[in-house]
Amino acid sequence: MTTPSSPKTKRRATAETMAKSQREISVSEFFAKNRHLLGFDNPRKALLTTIKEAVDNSLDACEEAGIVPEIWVHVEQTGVNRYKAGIQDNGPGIMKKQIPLIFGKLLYGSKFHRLRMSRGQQGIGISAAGMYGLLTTGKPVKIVSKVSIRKPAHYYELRINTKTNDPEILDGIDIDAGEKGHKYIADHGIEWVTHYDPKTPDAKPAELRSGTRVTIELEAKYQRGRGSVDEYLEQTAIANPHVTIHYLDPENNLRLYSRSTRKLPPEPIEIKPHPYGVEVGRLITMLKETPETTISGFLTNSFSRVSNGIAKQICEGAKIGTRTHGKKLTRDDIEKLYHSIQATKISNPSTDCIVPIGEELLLKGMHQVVPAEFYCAATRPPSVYRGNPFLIEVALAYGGAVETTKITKELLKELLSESDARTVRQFLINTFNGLGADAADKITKASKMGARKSPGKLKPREIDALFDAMQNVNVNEGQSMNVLRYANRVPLQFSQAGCAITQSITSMNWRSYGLSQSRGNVPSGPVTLMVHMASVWVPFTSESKEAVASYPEIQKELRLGLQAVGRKLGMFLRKRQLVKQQADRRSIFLRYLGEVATAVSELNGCDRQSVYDNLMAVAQKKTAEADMKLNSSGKLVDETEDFGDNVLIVEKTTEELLNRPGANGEPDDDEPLNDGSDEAFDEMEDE
Ligand SMILES: Nc1ncnc2c1ncn2[C@@H]1O[C@H](COP(=O)(O)OP(=O)(O)OP(=O)(O)O)[C@@H](O)[C@H]1O
Repeated sequence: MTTPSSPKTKRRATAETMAKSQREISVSEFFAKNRHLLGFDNPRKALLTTIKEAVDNSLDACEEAGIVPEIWVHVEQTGVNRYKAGIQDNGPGIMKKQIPLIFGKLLYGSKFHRLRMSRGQQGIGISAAGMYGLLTTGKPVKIVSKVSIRKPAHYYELRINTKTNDPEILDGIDIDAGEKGHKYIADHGIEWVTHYDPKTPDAKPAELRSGTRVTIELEAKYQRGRGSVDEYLEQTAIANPHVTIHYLDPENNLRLYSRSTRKLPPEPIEIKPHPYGVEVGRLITMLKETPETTISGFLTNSFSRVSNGIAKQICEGAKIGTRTHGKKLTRDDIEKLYHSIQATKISNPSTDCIVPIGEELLLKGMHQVVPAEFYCAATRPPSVYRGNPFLIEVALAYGGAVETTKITKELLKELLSESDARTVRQFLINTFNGLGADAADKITKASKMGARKSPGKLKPREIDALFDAMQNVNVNEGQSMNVLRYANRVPLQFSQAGCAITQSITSMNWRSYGLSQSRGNVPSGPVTLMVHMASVWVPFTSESKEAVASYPEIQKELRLGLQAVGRKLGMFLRKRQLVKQQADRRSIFLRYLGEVATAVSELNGCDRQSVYDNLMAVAQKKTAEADMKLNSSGKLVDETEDFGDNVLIVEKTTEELLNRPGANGEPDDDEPLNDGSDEAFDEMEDE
């Protein structure tokens, strides 16, 4: 063995030799190596990320241009582990000279430098997807873009040069507007939807006025279930009720998510940075770059919420004259200026830079996609973290069918064959949202399947048994809360555990709202919870934008939003429990009434029917709460107490609540007469 001092030790590098290998790393080289940071860690996720980046851009562009968005998503298998994803929108299109930079250069975009809510923020998404496609298949990105119905469309094929982070154009042509152009597109096999689909069979298709289509071929895997493209599009439709998406999946199924409103969300207004969010280093750079000649001018024109009066207070606090030239400040002065800013009372930034979905649309969106009995929503007022305005919205749906009961046997067979889960239990948990481990255990047990059975190797008989169990086993209690997380209307499908939203949910005590929960876990029960964070800058934990970072201000707002819907759920569950208890009592009374009336009339000779009617009247009075009804907005009929605004209740009959036949009427023939509730009976006798 050689020691560092032994003569045989190999000579180590010197500063000179090291200098030879030291050079700049291009951003594209960095991300090509670290593709997992951008959401390309495996082929399944790569397909999702590619589609997500393009669809998010389409939505951003349409909204910015004031166009009601219509998006076409086409996924096609082109080989083993190879897919082609084409995403087209009816947005404003992209200027010809910008196309190569947008799709062939990382960190190039329009959203990074502005403070305004949008889905994209970094300027890296779509070019990274193109780079991943190029690295895994060698195929260039294809783009068609059109800015006006009268102007030619631009067609490009390009690839990114990862050494220099610059675009290389392989092909580029202008395609004439009108019929001539349509013919060219058809003859040359260029993928581009030229006309809107007719909405009615007789309607004439309308020509697409403008828009962009990007087509990327990549190494990928298509698989439905949790974290899939299908899930992303469905969740996008919930949070964006103004979009219509035409989705053609690799199995040629065309799915249409139709908009429920043509009203675009209000346009967010761009704001200047708030002084509280600016750190010393940034202040130094801003002072260097400002065209303003006085500190007062610099403060009022560079920041939001700084009036002349506030600028004067800040300068006084820092002991700097308001007319001092910014460039003359020393480091020490700037430090003082920074501390004075923090110590001065400045009002919160204006919040028209963020646009909530709103309680009404949240309820509408949830109601459309999640069948349930009770819905409520809460939009919190805006708040600020690190000078950035943000707000939290929460919507909750309780009850309704479990996802496992909603699928057909054919779809189950397909899902089983696609799955890469090792066991059927794991397949159930991974595929069906909100199906917890307990529920999966119940289903596998009922289908008499060995715990380690592989989903791909089930015999037809076993698939039948599994399907029957999925339809019939009551898994309501085994379900865990299905959490839908959103940031600026974009669904977050990964890194659940590392996200401030999940952490806030698990750290809350849901037992006080009527749900069961084991410490540190999401609560159990048939609940879907949607949480949306809207901000000018969402603090993601990584560039792949999967989870929100835990700033204390954000955690506080999350907690308040969750408590608001939790309280309403608690009220609903308590009321429902009361109705159920009283209905139970009434059914016991009813079981005895006939017998008692007969016995009494035989004993004292009075009219049996009038004894029966009297007893019935008493039973109904005693159990009046069984008739308590909630109207569709959550208000108790005939009572003043209500749930507040933005609650939606889909009425269930008492019979359904009791979940057995005849519970609210005359006794069932085959039910035992005495099930031992003497207490209730005594009470009625007293009366
Ligand atoms: N379909 C489109 N229509 C119009 N403009 C687009 C479209 N797609 C992209 N752009 C423009 O290209 C820019 C770069 O898009 P890219 O996806 O790379 O980044 P981003 O959306 O700005 O941020 P992020 O990396 O967070 O997604 C956008 O900022 C936008 O200006």
